[in-house]
Amino acid sequence: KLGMAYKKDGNFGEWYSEVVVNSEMIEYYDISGCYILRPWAMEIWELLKEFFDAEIKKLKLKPYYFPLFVTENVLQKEKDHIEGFAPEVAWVTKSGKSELEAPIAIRPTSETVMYPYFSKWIRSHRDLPLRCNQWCNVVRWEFSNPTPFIRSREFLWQEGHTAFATKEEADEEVLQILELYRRIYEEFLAVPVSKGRKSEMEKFAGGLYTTSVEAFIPNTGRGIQGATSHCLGQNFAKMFDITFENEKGVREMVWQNSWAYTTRSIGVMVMTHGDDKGLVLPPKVAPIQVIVIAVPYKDADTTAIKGACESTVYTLNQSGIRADQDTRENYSPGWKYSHWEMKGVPLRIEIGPKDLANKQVRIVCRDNGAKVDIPVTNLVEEVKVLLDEIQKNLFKTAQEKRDACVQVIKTWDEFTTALNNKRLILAPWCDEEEVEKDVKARTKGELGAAKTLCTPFEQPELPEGTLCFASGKPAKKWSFWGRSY
Ligand SMILES: O=C1CCCN[C@@H]1CCCn1cnc2ccccc2c1=O
Repeated sequence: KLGMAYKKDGNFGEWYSEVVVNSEMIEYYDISGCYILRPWAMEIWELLKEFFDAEIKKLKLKPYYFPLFVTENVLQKEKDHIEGFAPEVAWVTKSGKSELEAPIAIRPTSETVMYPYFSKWIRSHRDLPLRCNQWCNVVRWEFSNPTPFIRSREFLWQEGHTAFATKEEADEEVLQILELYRRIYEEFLAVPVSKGRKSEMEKFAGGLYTTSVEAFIPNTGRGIQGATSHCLGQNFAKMFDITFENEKGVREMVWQNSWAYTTRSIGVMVMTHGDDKGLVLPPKVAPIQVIVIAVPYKDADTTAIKGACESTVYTLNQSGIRADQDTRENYSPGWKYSHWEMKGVPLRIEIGPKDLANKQVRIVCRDNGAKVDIPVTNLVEEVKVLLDEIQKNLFKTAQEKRDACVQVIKTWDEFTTALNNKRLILAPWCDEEEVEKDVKARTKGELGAAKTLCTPFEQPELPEGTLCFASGKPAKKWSFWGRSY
C-alpha cells in the first residue's frame, strides 16, 4: 500500500495505526487487543533483545522459562496488591468439553509462579544472589483502548527477578537495570527518557519502591512509562517464605528486585520518529539499514547496473551493515522509493546509468530527505557516517521536541493551562498522596486525569519556601505530572 491517508499532526491514532500496518510491522487480529507481530517488528525486538541479553549476562543473570499457568490459590497469595489487578487476569476454565476442577490463570506477571521455587532453591547465603530472567509473553485482559505495541492484551517482555542477601545489593541492581533501559531507549530507539522514582500511589503496590524511565509523546501530550525496575524489599520474601541462613547461621529474609521492558518500546519509537511518509527507523534498530534500488534506463546496460547493485549490497554486508536490494521487476523505482520510505529504512541507494559511468552511487537519507552522491570507493565509510548521523539526529530532534514540551509551573492555574496545552509538567509537590488523589479528581475528564509520572532523579533547585502547586503546603520535590497512556 503506498502513501498515507492520515497525517501525524491530524488524527494521530489513525496515523499511528496506518504506519504500523503499512510498514508491515503489525497485522490486526480478530480478537480485540491482540495483534500479529510481523518480521519488521520482530526483527527490531530481536535486535533489542540481543543488546539487553548480552548486558544482563555481564550482570550474571541466568535464563529461565517458567510455566504460562498459575493456580488460583497461588495467584491469590499476594492478594493485597493483586485485588487492583484482578479484573485483568485471564482464566482457563475448561479443556475440551470438560470443566477443569479448579480454574487456572494465565500469567499476567510471574512473581507468584516463580517465588515458591525461589523459596525452595534458596537455603543458604551461598545460594545468593539468585538472578533469573525470562523472555516470554504475558496476558492482561485490559479494557481501555487497545493500541498496537502500546497497550495489548498479550505482549512480549523480559522479566528479571533477583534475590540478594542485602538491601544494598538490591538497590544497586535496580539502578544498573534502569540504566540499561535508558540505553535501550536513548541509544537504540533514539527516544529521550527521564529516570525517576514513582510515587507511593503509582508504584508497584507489592514492592518497596519503583523506579522507571518515562517517555513523552508530544502529539498527544501524554507521558508513557518506558520500563520499570522495582525494589521489592522483603515483602515477597515474607509472603513466600524466601529465607537464607547467613554466614553466622542466622535465618534472614532475602531482598528482591523485579524489572521489565516490553514490546511497548517499539510503539514509542514509532510514535516518536514516524512522519507523514510512514515509519522512520533509527539505524541501530533498522532490520535493513540500506536498501539498494536499480534505476534502469531504456537502453542502458541493465546487466551492469544489476551487477553494481549486487556488489554494493555485498560490500556493505561484508562490513557489518544490514543492506539489501529490491530486485522486483514488477515495481517501478518510484514505487520502491515510497515502499521503503514507508518501512522507514534509513538509507536508500539508487544506482542508474550515470552513477555507473561516474563510479558513484546516489544516497538518500530517510530522516531529512538529503541526497548525496558518493564515490563507490568511499562507500562503506560514507554509509557508516550517514547512519551514525541519522541515529544522532533522530535522538537530538526528539530530545528538542520533548524538552520544548516541558513546562515548569508553580500554581494550579498554570498547571491546568499546561495540561490543556499538552505539556509535560514539572511542578513542586508536597509529596502527599492525598494531594495526588485530589489532582486526579480535579482533572478527571474524557482525556483522562493527570497523574504523577515520576520524580526525576535530576532535581532542579528547590528554593526555600517554594509551595506545592496543588496544596499550597511546603514543596518537597519537583515531579513530572501529566496525562499518560
Ligand atoms: O512490573 C513488573 C516487572 C516485572 C515483574 N512484575 C512486576 C510488577 C507487575 C505488576 N502487575 C501488573 N499487572 C498485573 C495484572 C494482573 C495481575 C498482577 C499484575 C501485577 O502484579
